[in-house]
Order: sequence, then structure tokens, then C-alpha cells
Amino acid sequence: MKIGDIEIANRVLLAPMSGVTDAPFRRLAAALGAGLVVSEMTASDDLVKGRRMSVLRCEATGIGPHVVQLAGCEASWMAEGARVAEASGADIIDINMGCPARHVTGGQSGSALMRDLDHALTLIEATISAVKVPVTLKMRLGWDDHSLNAPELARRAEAAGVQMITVHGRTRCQFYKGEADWGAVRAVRDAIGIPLVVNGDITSFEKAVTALEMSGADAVMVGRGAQGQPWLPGQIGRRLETGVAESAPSLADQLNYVRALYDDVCSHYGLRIGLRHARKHLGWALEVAAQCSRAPAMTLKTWRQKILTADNPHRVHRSLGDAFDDFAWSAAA
Ligand SMILES: Cc1cc2nc3c(=O)[nH]c(=O)nc-3n(C[C@H](O)[C@H](O)[C@H](O)COP(=O)(O)O)c2cc1C
Repeated sequence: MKIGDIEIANRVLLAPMSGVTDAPFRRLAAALGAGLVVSEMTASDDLVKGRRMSVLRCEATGIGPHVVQLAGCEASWMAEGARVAEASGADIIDINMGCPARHVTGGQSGSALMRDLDHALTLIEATISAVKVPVTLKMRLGWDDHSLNAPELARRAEAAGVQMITVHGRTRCQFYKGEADWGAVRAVRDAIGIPLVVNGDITSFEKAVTALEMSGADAVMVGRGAQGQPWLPGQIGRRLETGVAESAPSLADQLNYVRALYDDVCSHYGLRIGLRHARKHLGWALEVAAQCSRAPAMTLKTWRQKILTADNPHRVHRSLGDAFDDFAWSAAA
């Protein structure tokens, strides 16, 4: 699959997730084989103003094709944000028209743009005119069940020059409730000729295959399923290419991944902020490892408590090693 001239390694993308898919997590998921990884949403005006967290969100070292996702509600900020992102190394700019959060939609950004397609198009056109790199778009099925206008937005976006569309198979009013409707994404397939990506609730190879079949999409995007398992997009992507199933990484490999991620998070944000950001990744990694080893709930609870409250990287590394040893005992029992 290609986005403009950019070849994608396989058909499984890592979803943008604010507070989760920061540069360290994307680096790891990309190294473990994700076809493409997308930055957390960055407010275009904050990026232009050089706000530190926005600049950090666009960091790209070691990520491969670098996709920066921009959000905003004004054409001029979107255009300027896109220029800044391109100048700092973005290979692709993605526009967010899917975020359901009230603080985003209240500012007429994210999925609120699906309520005013004429305005949405002005943002898309401004972004495309501002940069040479391909521009892509992520959206939901519509605002609510009475306005399923993703096919119309997708068709107009393609006509304006957008080069790939991702659809999360829920409406904005669903937030994250219910199940993603992969079949409903087929109406977008019928409306456009550019690459289409289906998203929502894809947590396994089997679900990826079903989502591809039901939607007619070219690729899938995995979000929450990758929390604590940064290898998942790569594993599904390789299996779609080769048909060969892989088991979960060994506990020893999982320990190496979480340690590398922890160190990268601490150096990316600096120790003080990094320790805070690292906690959720540590928590998810421990949960996944405990599940893989069928460790008792109490063992997980004890290690979570110890590791998530530690504020010294040496102690965290040591405790991670001990926790994974414990999990290995459970697995062998
Ligand atoms: C914590 C969290 C943060 C998210 N942040 C973003 C974001 O920054 N940009 C975006 O387009 N979607 C964002 N999403 C939506 C995901 O990209 C994805 O569309 C959604 O989670 C459904 O996919 P999944 O079921 O595979 O998680 C976020 C979702 C979660 C759970």
C-alpha cells in the first residue's frame, strides 16, 4: 500500500492515541514491525507557537515514515501547523476529524468538523496547499446515527487531494461505547478510490481479517489493542503478508521491550515528567505479562503497587526484573 509515493511496510497501522502513542512508544512499535505509526493529535496552533509538549509530540527520530496528526478549527492555523510539521521532518500530515472529547469538539475541532463539511473542507484544502507531503484524514462514521456522512466527507476530501482515509467505525455520540461497525465503513469504500483504513476494536489477526472483509478497506489500524503489546500491529501485519501465526513474545523479550520503552520515555520527557508518563506503559506491560503467564491477581497487584510508585529508575529496572521472574515461575507452575 502507498500513500502518495510513500510505501507502507504492511497493512497494519498503529493508531494515534493521545497520552499513549508518544515518540518512544511509536519507535518501539515501528521497530517491532508496525506498518505505519501516527503521532498523538497535536493542536496546530500550539505547534506553531512552539509549545514544548506539542513539539515533543512531533519528534520523529527512528520512526520511519513520520506521520504528524494535526487538529484545529481554523484554516490558517492548520496550514501553518502543517508547514511547521513538514519543516520538522513529517513525511505525512494526518488531519483529525474523529476526536470525540468535549474539550475538542467544544472548540469545533475533531469530530465536530463532521457537522459542518464545508468548513471541514476549508481546513483540508488549506492543509494540502501548505505542504508538499501527502495529507491524510481520520474520521468517524458521522456525528450520530442520523448523520452518517463519512462517505460524503471522504469523497469530498479525495476530490480536494487527500491521499488516505481512516474511519473509526463508531459515531462521535457513541464515544467508545458499543462495538465498532466495520460493515458501515464499506459505504466509504464505495465512495472513494484512495487507500482506506478501517479502525475500531481490532485486537487480533482474526478481527483484522474480518474487518478487512466487511469494510473492503486496504488496511487496519490498531489502537487500544497495542497498549502493553507494542508488538501486536507488527505481528498482525506480518501474518497478513505471510499467513504465518506468531505466539506472544517470550517473557524475556517482553521484559526487554518494557525496559527499553521505560528508558526512552524517561529520556524523551526528562526524568521528572518521564516517570509520570512511563507509569501507564509499565502498568499495561505488567498486566499483559501477568496474563501471558497466568500469574495470580495478587502477584500482579503487588508488583503494580511496587513498580508504579517507585521514583528511581534503578529500582524500577530491578523490580521489573523480579516481577518478570515471578511471572516466569507462574508460567512454569
Ligand atoms: C487514550 C486514547 C487517545 C486517543 N487519542 C487520539 C488522537 O490523538 N487522535 C486520534 O485520531 N484518535 C485518537 N484516539 C482514537 C484512536 O485512534 C482509535 O480511533 C480508537 O481508539 C478506536 O480504535 P481501537 O478500538 O483500536 O482503540 C484515541 C483513543 C484513545 C483510547
